[in-house]
Amino acid sequence: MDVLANATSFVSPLANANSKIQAVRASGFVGRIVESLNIWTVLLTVLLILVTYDQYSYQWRKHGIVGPSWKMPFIGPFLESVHPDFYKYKQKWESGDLSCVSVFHKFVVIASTRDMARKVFNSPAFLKPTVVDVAPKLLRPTNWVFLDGREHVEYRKGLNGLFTRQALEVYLPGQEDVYNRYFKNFVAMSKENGMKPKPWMPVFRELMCAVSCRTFVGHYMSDAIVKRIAHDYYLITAAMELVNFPIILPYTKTWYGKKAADMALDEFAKCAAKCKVRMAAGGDVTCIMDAWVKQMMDSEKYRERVARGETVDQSEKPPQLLRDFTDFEIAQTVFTFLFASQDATSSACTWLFQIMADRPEILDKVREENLRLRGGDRNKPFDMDMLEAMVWTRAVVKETLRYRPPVIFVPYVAKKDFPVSENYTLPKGSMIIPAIWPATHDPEAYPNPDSFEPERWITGDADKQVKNWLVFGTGPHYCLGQTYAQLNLMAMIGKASILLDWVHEPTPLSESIEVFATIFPQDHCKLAFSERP
Ligand code: HEM
Repeated sequence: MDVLANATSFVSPLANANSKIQAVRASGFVGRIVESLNIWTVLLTVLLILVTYDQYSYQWRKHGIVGPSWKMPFIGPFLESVHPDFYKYKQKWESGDLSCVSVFHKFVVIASTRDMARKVFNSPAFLKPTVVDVAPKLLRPTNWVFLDGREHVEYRKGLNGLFTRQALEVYLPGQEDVYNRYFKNFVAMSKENGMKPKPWMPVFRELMCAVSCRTFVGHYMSDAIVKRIAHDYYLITAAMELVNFPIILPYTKTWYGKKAADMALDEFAKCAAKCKVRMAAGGDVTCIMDAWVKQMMDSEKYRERVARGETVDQSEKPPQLLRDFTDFEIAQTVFTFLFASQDATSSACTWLFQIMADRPEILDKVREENLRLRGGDRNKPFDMDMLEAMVWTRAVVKETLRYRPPVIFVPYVAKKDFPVSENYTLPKGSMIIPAIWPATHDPEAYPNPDSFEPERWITGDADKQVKNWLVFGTGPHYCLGQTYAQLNLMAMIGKASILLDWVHEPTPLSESIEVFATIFPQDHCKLAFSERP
């Protein structure tokens, strides 16, 4: 009967399936869950899984080192990274040799001790420098600073010739010229302001940009463009947060930063085109761009002679054979010099003027030395021999850089798992940031580290602490401009000491530190300048 019924009645397979589902839905625990499913519960479940994964991944990468016991879901301390607080960083350095945070998807370890920091700087097989997220967009991904290993070493070799003693000497008159102009402006601006001290940090930033541009591209760039780059450079620094939103959205900080960077690149490319024409016509070297283009031209001439079958004496072979670089490639590289120097030198310059104003007895020694080395003629231009003979001025610059190291951290990223210590291995892809401040404030290397004592550089004690001198990094990426930067700061403060008087209006924030890529006094250093009688 049943068989017959089944055979004679038509039952739709779909209907059949539906009724089976109904049957499953209606019965059992799973059925009840499936029945209660809706879009919100699905979303909530996915969210819970992601939060758990985010938390688990943080705990797994952190295991064994100091750091918050849990991570704010997904974003972590993102807001803190947007508004960096020096004193929170300091707490981190003091919390342990290795400590960590996780912002968005980035896991970041901070290496606080001198030896840990040195290990980071000196482990190129495991680590490479990584500038903040937005940097490849500003500098362009093809920029040399993103090269690694052999390629980086080779490229850098081609730039070394631009920073030798002989090369640096050639750039000095340009720097002297900028200081003469700006110091006159300092006096005029203070007079206009009724000699009332006002924050001078923005003016110092412009001064440093002008000195850099003159050193890098000589007279190929007009003063108006230098001012514009100095002004817009704020937007570049402001865009440089540790972690940014991955896409550049219009009217955001990164958008303004990119526009400013594009403008600077464009201007440097125009300079390169002018430089090539001038150098081809036999122009003399007055700036870094000239020196570089001349090396390219000398290399080309050498290659042509060899190709013609001439026997060229080794002494005529350029020290470094360079290929030709396009205007845009030259612009990209010169832009990295500005990028590396602008914030750091502005920070050092601001602290230097503030510290000297607050310690007139030390400034007097700098002044005495600078007058003496000029044979009493304060208008005598500086030269390399004079700068190298400065003992006090050098000590003051060195101590400023130790006491207030402009760059407090340099982010590196792990190319593969990196055994930082016996107990901790940094997982591939994570960031590690060697801290510089603890090394320059180590009481064993520099007794009384929170006191400004240039004498330690005169006795030679501080110079012996080579391992702690991490102000310019160390290892394969150590600062290319370190000699230039220090000589330039010496030339500046030495010249200022004999031409200018300046008063500092201390405020409760003068000794507090603000982090704006590098470090500055929180009140931005309130000064007024007058001409020295
Ligand atoms: C007081 C001023 C300066 C300070 C404190 C400073 C500090 C630093 C530090 C800490 C690094 C990273 C080093 C590392 O990873 O081991 C660096 C790299 C660099 N600096 Fe400086 N710097 C200063 C001025 C300059 C100037 C004036 C220039 C250019 C003319 C310059 C060009 C560079 C370049 C090109 C790099 C990257 C080198 C590479 O990756 O091979 N810096 N600097």
